[in-house]
Amino acid sequence: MASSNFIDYVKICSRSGHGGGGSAHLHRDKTTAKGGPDGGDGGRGGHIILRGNSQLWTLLHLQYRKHIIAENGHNGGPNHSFGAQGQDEVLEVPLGTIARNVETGELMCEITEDGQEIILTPGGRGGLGNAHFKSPTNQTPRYAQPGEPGIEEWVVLELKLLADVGLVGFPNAGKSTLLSVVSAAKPKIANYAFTTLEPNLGVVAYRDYKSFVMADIPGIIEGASEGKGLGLRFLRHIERNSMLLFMVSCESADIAEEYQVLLNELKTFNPELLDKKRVLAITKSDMLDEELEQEMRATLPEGLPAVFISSVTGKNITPLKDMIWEALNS
Ligand SMILES: Nc1nc2c(ncn2[C@@H]2O[C@H](COP(=O)(O)OP(=O)(O)OP(=O)(O)O)[C@@H](O)[C@H]2O)c(=O)[nH]1
Repeated sequence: MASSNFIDYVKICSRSGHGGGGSAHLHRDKTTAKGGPDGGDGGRGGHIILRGNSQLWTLLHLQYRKHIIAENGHNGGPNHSFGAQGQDEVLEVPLGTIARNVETGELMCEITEDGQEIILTPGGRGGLGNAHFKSPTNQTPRYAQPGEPGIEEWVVLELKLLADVGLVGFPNAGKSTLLSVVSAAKPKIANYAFTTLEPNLGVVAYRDYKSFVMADIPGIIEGASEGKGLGLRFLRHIERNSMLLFMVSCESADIAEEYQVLLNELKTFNPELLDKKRVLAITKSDMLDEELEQEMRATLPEGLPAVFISSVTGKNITPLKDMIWEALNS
């Protein structure tokens, strides 16, 4: 996947269908010269619908579809026949897509689940046929409602940072370096409204053309959950990641302790983050000899898969990807 394949922002003109007009027909047949009203209702205009698709990672497929237009509803007809509904236009979007009205800046909706459908721009209602307007004083109404017009609006679709794997570690743990080593693409991230620094996102190619998205969330510092430093803002981003890769440098005086501090930060911010699968990578292990590594191994926190890696020499990078893949798919 090339970096140009990552599109996280598109502006579209979303136009729903007009409702079909109701019919003002009066019943006529061989035996009835002047029958009652039998005009059917018009059909609803097509909606523009967003549908979540967990297999999509970008908005690329919408980049050249500036105008999204749903079909108009059909008019009602004689003999109470209803006009057909205009066909809805469904746009498949990645999870984490938010839609904003360009003019007002208003947040219209957010797609968070696979298969979730939200009407972005509703189609116009169909008009009622004259059959509805029959009354004791007017047995043969000759009017029917027109269909409601559709809506045309400019909408921005934006992909919030979203990743399979969130990197969690103190500054200098080696997060950016790992990302640059494992990722096939280094997409440019748009400036999100809620951040000033750009989190780094990479698409990691895995065996058999599979891939996952890894996000380097700029360094969490101790006390981040209390609002110190920039940490808090970035913690928000990892709420969505489906697993967390903890990264602690082998230079750390106490790996288990450092891991615990990171864990506490996450917990204070949002305890649900602890429900995510975790893997621990001890970084820069090219600086260790075999003996030292053995010693450290005995001090690692229990209960989570851990691996000594080096982004510089490539040591254990493939086993790390395997562990991540397993955590994502178990
Ligand atoms: N020896 C060695 N050095 C590494 C390795 N990975 C990263 N480094 C060095 O560690 C330093 C920090 O690495 P970064 O990747 O920038 O760390 P980071 O976690 O992204 O840091 P922030 O962006 O500040 O959060 C750099 O000087 C890297 O060259 C490694 O595998 N081995």
